[in-house]
Amino acid sequence: MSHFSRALLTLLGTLLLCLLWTAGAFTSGTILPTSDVNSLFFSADLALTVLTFTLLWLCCFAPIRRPIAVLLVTGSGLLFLTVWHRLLSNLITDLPLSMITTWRWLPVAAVGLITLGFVRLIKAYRLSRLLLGSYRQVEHSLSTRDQLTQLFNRRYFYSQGSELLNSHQANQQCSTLIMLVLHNLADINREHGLQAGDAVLSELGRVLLKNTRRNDIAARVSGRKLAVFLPHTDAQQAGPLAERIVAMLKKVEITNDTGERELISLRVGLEMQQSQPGDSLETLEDRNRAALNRAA
Ligand SMILES: Nc1nc2c(ncn2[C@@H]2O[C@H](COP(=O)(O)OP(=O)(O)OP(=O)(O)O)[C@@H](O)[C@H]2O)c(=O)[nH]1
Repeated sequence: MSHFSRALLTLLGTLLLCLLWTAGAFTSGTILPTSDVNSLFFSADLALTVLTFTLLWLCCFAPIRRPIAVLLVTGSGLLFLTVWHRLLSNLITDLPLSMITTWRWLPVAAVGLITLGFVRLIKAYRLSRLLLGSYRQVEHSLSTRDQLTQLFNRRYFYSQGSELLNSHQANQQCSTLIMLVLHNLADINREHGLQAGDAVLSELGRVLLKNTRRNDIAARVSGRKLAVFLPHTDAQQAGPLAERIVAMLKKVEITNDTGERELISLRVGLEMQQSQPGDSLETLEDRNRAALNRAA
């Protein structure tokens, strides 16, 4: 049964119960003359009845999980029936089941169920917000980061890096692009296994992420090439970072395919280029690649 049909059936069932109850009340009770009806109380109870019915209607049709919906619908249904009974007691005396109006536990239980339902609803809402937040984070990471090194991917590097470079060029500020190539990655794969090659790449990523600033863009631009775009930084300022990276990347300890710890020597080439007026990120990268090829 669909959610809509279930909600409609619940509402119709409740209304039928009210109708039977009212018919029973009018046949077995004593109808008060109009002059004895307190119109103020009657109007207040009528407003309450409409309010509780609206609450019941909302709870029935709200797209919420079944256990929470059961709590809210039961609570608001009981509340509605209690208020309906109160409304009838304005018109009829000697109502059947008149103890309902005196049984305080019924509205208390109804309000309790509704409160419990709302508390669970708020918790479920918070949880879903949390899940949605982490889902978005994962989605963002998958679309912008290289999953092996956790560095930004080539697409992000070009879109963000170009934007930053252009805005700094417009303000006559220079930026620097550092490029690294892991010359012996193929040898590492051959001698120690692909898992070792992956571990080395991920260690490289860790070192770059640890040593760069929030606004820098450290990325994996191809299989064995990494880049760090340093906005608003000249080559002289970038020098210490480049030296630090080279020093840290002479040897790395990794776990090989057989699960043993192993110290691996790296052959890392590093070049950097400071942007000149009119440079694009591609021209900066080309100059770096050429320098890396010459040095290899
Ligand atoms: N373990 C491992 N090795 C990789 C990975 N990506 C590339 N390699 C190895 O690195 C070597 C060079 O890979 P390429 O994809 O050609 O790297 P590149 O940066 O494009 O290098 P160039 O072709 O010189 O520009 C190959 O032997 C690959 O097997 C990787 O994700 N993991």
